[in-house]
Amino acid sequence: MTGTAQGAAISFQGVGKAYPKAGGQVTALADVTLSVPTGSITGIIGRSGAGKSTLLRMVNGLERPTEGRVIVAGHDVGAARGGALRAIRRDVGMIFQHFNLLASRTVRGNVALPLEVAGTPRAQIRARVDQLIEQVGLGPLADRYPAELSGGQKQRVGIARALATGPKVLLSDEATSALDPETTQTVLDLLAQINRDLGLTVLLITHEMAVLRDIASHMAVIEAGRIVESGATYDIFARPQHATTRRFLSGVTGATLPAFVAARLQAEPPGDQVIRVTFAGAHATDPMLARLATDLGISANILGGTIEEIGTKPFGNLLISVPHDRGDQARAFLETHGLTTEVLGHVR
Ligand SMILES: Nc1ncnc2c1ncn2[C@@H]1O[C@H](COP(=O)(O)OP(=O)(O)OP(=O)(O)O)[C@@H](O)[C@H]1O
Repeated sequence: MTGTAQGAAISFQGVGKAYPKAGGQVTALADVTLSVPTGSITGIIGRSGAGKSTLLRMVNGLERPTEGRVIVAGHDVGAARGGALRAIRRDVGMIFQHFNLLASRTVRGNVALPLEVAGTPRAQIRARVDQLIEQVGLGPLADRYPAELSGGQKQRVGIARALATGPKVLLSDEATSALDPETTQTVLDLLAQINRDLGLTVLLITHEMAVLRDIASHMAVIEAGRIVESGATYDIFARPQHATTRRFLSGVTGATLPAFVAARLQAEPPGDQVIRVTFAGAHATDPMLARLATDLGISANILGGTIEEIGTKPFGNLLISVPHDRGDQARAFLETHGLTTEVLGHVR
């Protein structure tokens, strides 16, 4: 993801947003330049208050930028009014953390709503709604009310409703945050399938790195209203550049220190330096650790490690310790050979 808009379904160009508040203003976004590639699943991760919702809501014109432009499918959303804005909104579906279903309407009635608003003829609505309900796997539940559905089923209704007008872009506002891990997985699988089958661009916001690992091809990290890192998810997992990204990653990429090591970890020497080595490719570290010993005479202790997949590509973390006076040399050697390293502390 870059600042260029070519091949982009959504392009944020120097976007800023200030909200008025008593005696001044709150800067929610500053100088955001980001392209969401057409057909991608792109995730924005950030802590509470970082500006994720504000960014997402600009894509369908629920918020307008106070600086810069947001271009969706070639249209400047911030400048659009009336019919032009309604046309853009038909191209942009949205799903929500708390589903936002109408309690008084059945599954069928909820999914039909955007089509009714768009003035679609009744006969067409019926056929389209049934097809959408099948598509999200809710066929037998079409006449149930939201109160009679599980969280995962409610989110499927939300997805069917969001797809009703045949959008080009689907926005997801923490759509799995209220769901248990197993249900989260089934909803993420459904989003990935829709992305594949319909070629729909998905832009999602989350505070969970696992969501990005599981379905996002591209991602951006937002902090205090600014994008601090963006690119292909695999590249960022393999070589995170920003401290905030590393913090998010440490929770999800396994490779936690064994308790007996963690309990003894100190910020400063003496003791062995504990290093996290991140690598792409299942066996990338094998020869490197051997060569640390043969080329530099440094023997590393292995403290823990994991290998997992992002997309279809393996990605791993290894926790090692080396004598602290050789730590810098060991890390320089590993970095020179394309691995990413991070000092976690020292242990006696
Ligand atoms: N309507 C508003 N009026 C004033 N300030 C707002 C408004 N909406 C958001 N803000 C402020 O803008 C900043 C960014 O908020 P935003 O909701 O975009 O963050 P977020 O990353 O989505 O947070 P969360 O994950 O908690 O939803 C925050 O400081 C917030 O208090």
